[in-house]
Amino acid sequence: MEGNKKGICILGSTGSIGTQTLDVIRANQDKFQVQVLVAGSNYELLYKQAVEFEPIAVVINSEEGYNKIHDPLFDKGIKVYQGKQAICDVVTFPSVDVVLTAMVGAAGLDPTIAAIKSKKVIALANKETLVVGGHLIAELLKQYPTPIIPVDSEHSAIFQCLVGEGNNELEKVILTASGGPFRGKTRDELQGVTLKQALKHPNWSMGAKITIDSATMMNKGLELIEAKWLFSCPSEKLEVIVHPQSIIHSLVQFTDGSMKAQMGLPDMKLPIQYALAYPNRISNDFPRFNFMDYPQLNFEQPDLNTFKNLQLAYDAIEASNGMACVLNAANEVTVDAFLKEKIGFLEIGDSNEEIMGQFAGAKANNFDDLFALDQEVRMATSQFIKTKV
Ligand SMILES: NC(=O)C1=CN([C@@H]2O[C@H](COP(=O)(O)OP(=O)(O)OC[C@H]3O[C@@H](n4cnc5c(N)ncnc54)[C@H](OP(=O)(O)O)[C@@H]3O)[C@@H](O)[C@H]2O)C=CC1
Ligand SMILES: CC(=O)[C@@H](O)[C@H](O)COP(=O)(O)O
Ligand SMILES: [Mn+2]
Repeated sequence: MEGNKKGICILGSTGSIGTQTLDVIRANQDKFQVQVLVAGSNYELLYKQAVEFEPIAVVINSEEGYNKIHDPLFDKGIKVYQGKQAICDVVTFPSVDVVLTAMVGAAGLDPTIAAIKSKKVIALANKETLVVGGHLIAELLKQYPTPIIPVDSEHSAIFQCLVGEGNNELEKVILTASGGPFRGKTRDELQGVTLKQALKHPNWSMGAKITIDSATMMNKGLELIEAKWLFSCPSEKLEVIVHPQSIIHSLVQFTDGSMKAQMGLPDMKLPIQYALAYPNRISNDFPRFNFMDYPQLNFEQPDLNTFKNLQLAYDAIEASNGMACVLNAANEVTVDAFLKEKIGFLEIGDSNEEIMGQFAGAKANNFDDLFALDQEVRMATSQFIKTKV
């Protein structure tokens, strides 16, 4: 947008990342101006956000939400739209400079494609976008070059470690994992774990889907695939190390053996602010890390047998170009079923494995194939789950 302020569109403004993004913007109103807010169904919060931040438009996915907020916001001069196509349209508004993608799941892919085609800077929180369509997004970016600034804490850490390194070759990219609430547990011990236990992440307060992904370590699997595409990093250079304190957010190692890490307290506002302000840094009053509060930082190997989703992600990276889409779609359905208490915790990974087997060799050479594959896998996974309950 004109002037010194960056115009921001937030996809998923009512969620964990979305609300923290608005916290960052609230504290930096001389630098950022909200142009567009997009939400799924939480119309009450979206309404409040719109009244406070005065965007030019909001989009809500649900029809009920649209009917509730259209007239009162229209009266305040704020346009209100509904539905998937509207989300893809608003990201292209000329006054939008940065699109922060914080919708959950593969639903974030389509608007991100529209934003890339419109050459917007992408502040990427929605990791599923690159998991599902990384190979096609990489091609799209050749045609429509635009910066993708990671928001995911590990990828923000890696990105920050790479600033100033030019073409210096990487030997390894090391993603840290908290290990989640069930770190160190055996498969037997995981048999009867509850939804409440799985939703209790040791270090981060996040949306329900990613919190379950952290508990199954699918989150780290998705992040491996995300890292592959963000940093053009082959799978043999990608490693995961369990670091229960989530203080070191990730590391890189160069071919001279030197390692760089980015560290700090677990607080998503920092990577969000970094992505919005990039290439600048903004001073803030976020709580600071104190070494004396953490006299020990620990590291462990991940247990790929118990947390099989992480192994499945490694497998998907090596398989055909549709397999990451298969894994993601299956996982979205199984996690949703677990959140609705229709299946047990271990059935998430077991079902994902079964579905990957059913779709062995799946390919997606263009976006139409990809969306069709995504739908097909969702149906197959729902069917499979029905046979189990
Ligand atoms: N939370 C975190 O700390 C981190 C999150 N991420 C990633 O960021 C993304 C968002 O995570 P998080 O904020 O935790 O998730 P939440 O569940 O808290 O929020 C999801 C947001 O997406 C919106 N939404 C969902 N479906 C649709 C749809 N079809 N159309 C429009 N909006 C939709 C929701 O709207 P509504 O609530 O109104 O229905 C909500 O605003 C995920 O991809 C996650 O993996 C990455 C790193 C850290
Ligand atoms: C905050 C963030 O980036 C999450 O993706 C976090 O990393 C989840 O923690 P796990 O390491 O437990 O997956
Ligand atoms: Mn992360």
